[in-house]
Amino acid sequence: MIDANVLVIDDDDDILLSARLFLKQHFNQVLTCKSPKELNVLLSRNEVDIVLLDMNYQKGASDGREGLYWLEHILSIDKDYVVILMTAYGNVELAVQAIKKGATDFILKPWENEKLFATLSAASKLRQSNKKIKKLEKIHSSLQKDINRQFENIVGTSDPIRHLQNTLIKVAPTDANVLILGENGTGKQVFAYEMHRLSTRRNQLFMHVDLGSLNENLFESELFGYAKGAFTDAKEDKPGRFEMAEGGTIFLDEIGNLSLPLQAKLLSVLQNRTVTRLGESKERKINVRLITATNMPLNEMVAKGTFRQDLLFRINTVELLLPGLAQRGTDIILLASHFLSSFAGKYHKGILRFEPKAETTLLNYHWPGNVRELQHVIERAVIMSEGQEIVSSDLQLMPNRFGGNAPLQTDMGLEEMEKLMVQKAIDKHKGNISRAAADLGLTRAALYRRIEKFDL
Ligand SMILES: Nc1ncnc2c1ncn2[C@@H]1O[C@H](COP(=O)(O)OP(=O)(O)OP(=O)(O)O)[C@@H](O)[C@H]1O
Repeated sequence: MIDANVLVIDDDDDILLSARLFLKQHFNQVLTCKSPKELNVLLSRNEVDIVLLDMNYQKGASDGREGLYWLEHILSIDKDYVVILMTAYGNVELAVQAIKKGATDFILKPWENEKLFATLSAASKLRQSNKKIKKLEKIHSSLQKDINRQFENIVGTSDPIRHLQNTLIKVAPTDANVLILGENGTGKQVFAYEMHRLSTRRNQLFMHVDLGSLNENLFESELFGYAKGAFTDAKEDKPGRFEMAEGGTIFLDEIGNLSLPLQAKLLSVLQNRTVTRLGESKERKINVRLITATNMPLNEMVAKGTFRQDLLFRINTVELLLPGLAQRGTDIILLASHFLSSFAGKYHKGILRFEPKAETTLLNYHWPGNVRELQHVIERAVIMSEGQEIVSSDLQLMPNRFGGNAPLQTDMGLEEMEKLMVQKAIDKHKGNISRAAADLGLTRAALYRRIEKFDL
């Protein structure tokens, strides 16, 4: 029994009866009707997969025009209906016309039961795969939305960020290859995604590949895919990331970490715009937008011979250089407030703002880990804070002139050194005062006095 519902429309009662008697033996449900005028009601009340439609209804009509009209009508309700037309012998031209208009197949009247069954069972397979594709498309688009939700919008209004955003707007709609340079945590991935979001490929996949995590063996199978049997574990054919990103954007992160042999392989794919799966010889065309990023000095690496100049030229049609967070002025406060509201929500804390001194501390710090470090600092502060405000000591930051984690400097005053040591001990013990005091050889009370004195 085939799991499909068939609707037969013909003005001839005998045909309806014989179709019903035969098809009932093979299909889930068989509906019949004499006039296509009943179509709307029937299709809205029943789950119909296949429509078997006669071409002529009015007395004496034989040109099939009615059939073509109703075919279009059915497909306008849902273009995925599978419609099979019944036509008289010698009317092949009409059948061709119908197929052009979207009919799946046609069958000659009077039919042979075997032929009718073969046509309808092929049609039901088509209908099943259409349904599957529709379902997968829905899953794909909701997964895509979930993936996109993970990305932050770019926060920042400082001159360098505004300038970069203008460049993004100009470059995103083109298919130009873009290289994003910047220290760790400056937001290279955020900018890469924004480029995708502003491009015409926005509804397709944004595929992030961390090249730094792919060793020599994995590189080709991950990026280019493989055929079944290409190596011991290749149990089935698998497309690579380039193929999977078809129509979308591929973001190759940490491109500066690629070895010279892998650089050569990547270059050849970018030049030919084709990939060949491991274990195959067939070349497959790729249509992806390329964005790359690194925190490494590619120009210096070219001079030293550790990065191929021809690969650099291929990837850097447009170059974006992201400034370190310390160069972004009051963006630090904008970003901090943005993270504050998101972590306050996450940890169910009613914290609303930074006290002014905390803002000064944020502005004075040198942010070696850039935006990512700021994000962690604010998360920790939200967890540690007790009131409605984040105070400076919640941030657990050394002001800039102490050089963060730098060793003690000899030009520091005694007081500064003492403050630094107290702060370090508190950091080391993650705010546990008893342990920090023990480490410093102080009583808890003595440590509290110093915390108050230094306003930590
Ligand atoms: N301008 C920004 N606005 C909002 N969030 C940002 C911004 N820049 C960075 N972030 C956030 O900071 C974190 C680090 O950003 P991202 O991963 O894009 O940096 P990266 O330069 O790619 O880092 P790495 O070089 O270590 O891979 C992320 O959580 C990101 O959402």
